[in-house]
Formats: sequence, C-alpha cells, structure tokens
Amino acid sequence: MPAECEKAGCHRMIFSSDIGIDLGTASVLVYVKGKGVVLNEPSVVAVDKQTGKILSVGESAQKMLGRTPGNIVAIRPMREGVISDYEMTERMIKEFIRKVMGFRLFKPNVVMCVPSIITEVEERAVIDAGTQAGAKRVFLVEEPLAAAIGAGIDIAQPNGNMIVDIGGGTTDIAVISLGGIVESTSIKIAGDKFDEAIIKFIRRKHNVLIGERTAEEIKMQIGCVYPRLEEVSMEIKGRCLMTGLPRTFTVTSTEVLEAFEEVTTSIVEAVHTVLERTPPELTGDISTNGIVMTGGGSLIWGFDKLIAAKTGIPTHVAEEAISCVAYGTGKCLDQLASMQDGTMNLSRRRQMMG
Ligand SMILES: Nc1ncnc2c1ncn2[C@@H]1O[C@H](COP(=O)(O)OP(=O)(O)OP(=O)(O)O)[C@@H](O)[C@H]1O
Repeated sequence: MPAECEKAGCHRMIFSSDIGIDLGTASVLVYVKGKGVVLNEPSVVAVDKQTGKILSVGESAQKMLGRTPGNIVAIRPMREGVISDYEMTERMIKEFIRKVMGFRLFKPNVVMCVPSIITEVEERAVIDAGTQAGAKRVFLVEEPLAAAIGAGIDIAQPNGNMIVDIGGGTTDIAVISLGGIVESTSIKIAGDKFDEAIIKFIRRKHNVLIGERTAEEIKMQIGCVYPRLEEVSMEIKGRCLMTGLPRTFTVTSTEVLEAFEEVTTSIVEAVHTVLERTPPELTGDISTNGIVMTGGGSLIWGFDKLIAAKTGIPTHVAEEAISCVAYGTGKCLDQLASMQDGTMNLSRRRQMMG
C-alpha cells in the first residue's frame, strides 16, 4: 500500500515493501512482497581483519572461502541453523536488505524463519539481528511451517501432513495439522554433515585432503543416498597426505553412498521418531498425503526413494525445494497485511518492535 511520507513538507508517496527472509546456514533468500524471491546468496561474509571492514557478502564472499590472504577472513556467520557470529549476521542481513530495497524512508516489516526447536536466546538473537539490520518489526515463523506453506500445502485443514526440510545446518521434521505443528524435531544433521562425511571418507580411503567446496560439488554431482541404477563417477583434485603434492583421482557414486551411510541413517531415524510420536489419525492422513521433502539437502539423489523405502509412505521432493521456505515467509507477509490486532495466525509467534 502506498503511504504518504511523514517528513514535514514532504508529500511524495512511498511504497513500503515488506519482506520475508529465509536466513539459512548455507544461503539467504529474500522474498519481496509483490515481486517474489529476488535474492538467493550464500551466507558468507568476507572481512578485513585489521580494519573490521566488510569486503563482500554472499556470492563474491563465498568464492573467497579457503582462498583468503592473511588479513582477510571469509566467515559463515550461521552454523547449524542458528546465529554463531551475531555481528556478522546483522551486517550480512543489512547488506542483503540494502541490495533488494535500495534507499527507503520506511523500514520494512520482516518475516524470518527459525528451526522448530531453538532456545529463547537463539530466537532473540534472530529478532535483534533483524531489527538492528533495519527491520521495523521482525516476525518469526518455524521453518517447517514456512516450508509447508511454500510447498503449496493447505496447512489450515484438519489433515495431517509431514514435512522433512533438509537444509545446510539443520533437518526439521514436522507433522502439521490445523495450521500448527503437532509433532516435530530438529536435528543438527543436514547438508554440511554430508560434505564433512565426504571429506573424512576421501581422507581415510584415498589419503587425500579435499576442501569443503569440492566436497559439496561431489555431493551435488554424483552423491546419492539410495543405490543408483548406474554408477557415476567424477575426477577430483586434492592434496596427497603422503607426499603433500596435488593429486587427481576418481570418486564413484557407490563410494559416496558408503560415505553418507551414517548421516543418512540419523535423518531416517529422526523421521521414524516423529512418526512414532504422531497420533494415529494423523499417521493415516500422512500415509494418504505422502511425505513432502524441502530444502537443498533433499536434492541429494534418491532421498525421496530412501524415505519411501524406509517408511512405506509415498514421498516426493517439492518443486523449487530450496525456495519453499522463502515462499512460505512471503505468504506469511500476506497475513501481516490482514492483521487487526498485531498478532499472526501461526502456531507459535513472536513479534518485536524495532
Ligand atoms: N542440487 C543439490 N544436490 C545436493 N545438495 C544440494 C543441492 N543444492 C543445494 N544442496 C545443499 O543444500 C544445502 C543448503 O540447503 P538450504 O539452502 O535449503 O539450507 P539453509 O536454509 O541455508 O540451511 P538451514 O535451513 O539448515 O539453516 C547445502 O548443504 C547444499 O550443499
């Protein structure tokens, strides 16, 4: 809605755009009302250690990870779904808000998502980082709820749906009915742990050290959590631990499947735990509706097949799995517009004045 500028003597009309932010361990997505998802960048900040000056944020900062000279550090300020470096997170959000909104007289309302199980202190840190970064008010929504909304599930119905959202730092599993979370868990095992598993496996089996980015590439290109019909392989480069020299060698999808086993088992066990705690009526609904997977981690080859095989419940990966949470925060913005009494119609909500 256009609003008149409140500055004395100014009668320009200002358009205030509220925004939704998926503040993730691996990436930040920003949804602007009326425009959709307008930013999707890695959660990385590059800083000059001597001056404290931010050199770059997002895509360009990620290119520096592991490649910086002594005076520059490239930091991932979010770890395992929560803020690990408060100041850097705040500055990163500020930069992303500036990027999508440019100069504005009015501060935007911001809907941000958080894992379904976090402490009050961690929640408070997200709200503070958002307000310090320039939000008028920050509203929090649990990630699996936002993911379900973004995946197109009508969460308001008295009908059980299960969401498995595998991000970079956390996997959130939730059963949703009547607009709220009935059962859920959040484990700190997700995309990053798959990368670590590849690094460890290659060091043990091939005596070669590879970096995080190479591990992520392997995961995306040939990784799998369920046996592929045909084995695929890729040539990679690393540093031989015996000679200290560069070495090129081949890794196969069967090897990666083996490397992933422990991480995959933890996620499947968490899904089982939530299903076991779910009331029988809702379990019946879930077996009819199927399990919906979201988040970048769900794109590892065969995840839907694996969950379906281990639970006996049809499972599918949502379209635009990585953007579901951001779309969900966007749809929550519409609820903000229809708010009469300053509260959001979400199962658990917090709001703070900036
Ligand atoms: N095509 C793909 N195949 C496999 N993994 C992928 C793919 N695309 C992204 N990922 C992985 O998904 C993870 C990031 O997912 P996403 O952006 O949903 O997480 P996030 O929201 O940043 O994290 P969190 O919700 O845990 O805070 C990363 O580990 C990334 O490597």
